[in-house]
Amino acid sequence: MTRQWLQGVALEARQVSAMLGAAEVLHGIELALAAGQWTSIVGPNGAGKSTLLKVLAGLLAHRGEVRLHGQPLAGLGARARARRLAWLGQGGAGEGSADDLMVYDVAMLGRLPHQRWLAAPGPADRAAVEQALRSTQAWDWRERPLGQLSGGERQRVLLARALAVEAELLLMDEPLANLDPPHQADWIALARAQVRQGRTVVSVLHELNVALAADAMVVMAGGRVLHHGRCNDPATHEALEAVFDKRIVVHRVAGQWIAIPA
Ligand SMILES: Nc1ncnc2c1ncn2[C@@H]1O[C@H](COP(=O)(O)OP(=O)(O)OP(=O)(O)O)[C@@H](O)[C@H]1O
Repeated sequence: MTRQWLQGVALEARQVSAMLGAAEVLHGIELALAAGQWTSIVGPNGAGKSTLLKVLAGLLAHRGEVRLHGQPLAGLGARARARRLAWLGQGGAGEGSADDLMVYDVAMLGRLPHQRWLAAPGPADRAAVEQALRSTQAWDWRERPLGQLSGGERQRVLLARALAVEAELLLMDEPLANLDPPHQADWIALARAQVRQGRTVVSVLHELNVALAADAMVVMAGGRVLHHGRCNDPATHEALEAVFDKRIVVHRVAGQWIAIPA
């Protein structure tokens, strides 16, 4: 499903299906995500967005194939994959065991794929962690335990951990969870900055106005991709309105596409 506007493909799903428990929740997904762009994945609750993102990150068993720049993802070693694909999970789920760790050390976990076994972090690791923590305004908490932070503060630390990987691809599941409006705006600027540096950003988002600020949008429902197009394409707006039962309408306001209640 390579499209004309795709300059290069970073991640590709070929006939991907996935089971959760006894249920098939992704059905024959065919998708090619543009390299060096920001793609948002949207759709109603239960559409399969998080499941698709996990499959694309190589975190969930599936049928079919995922390719990273044309190479089968399954053929990459775990470390190589972790260096190339940074992951920010939903609401920091599964991060409970990190609660006692200092914020600085949590962000340093993002450098593990770059470090030799049991080796101390080097100057490049420390520089990447400082830059990442500063970019999410989390540097001032570096000596605080993660467990003592608010939901939004914690999210910014986990975002810094993902940025510290300095991976070519950033996959983020609801990265705006718990972020206040200024930090949501900062997140958009961050995503854009990553793209300017040549990286690829893929984010599952419920905030449609933020999702519409991306370069491209994947609209999902019922475990299938219903539409994949540019965020400024009227066909994308139609698909978005349709998947939410025409309860929203997309308008151009002050130079931006926004979704408002119909
Ligand atoms: N363990 C499980 N067993 C069976 N079905 C599951 C299991 N976990 C999730 N599901 C189902 O899989 C489907 C896809 O879930 P997924 O979390 O990918 O959706 P989503 O689009 O990310 O939803 P949301 O917007 O609510 O986060 C849902 O219908 C969900 O009920």
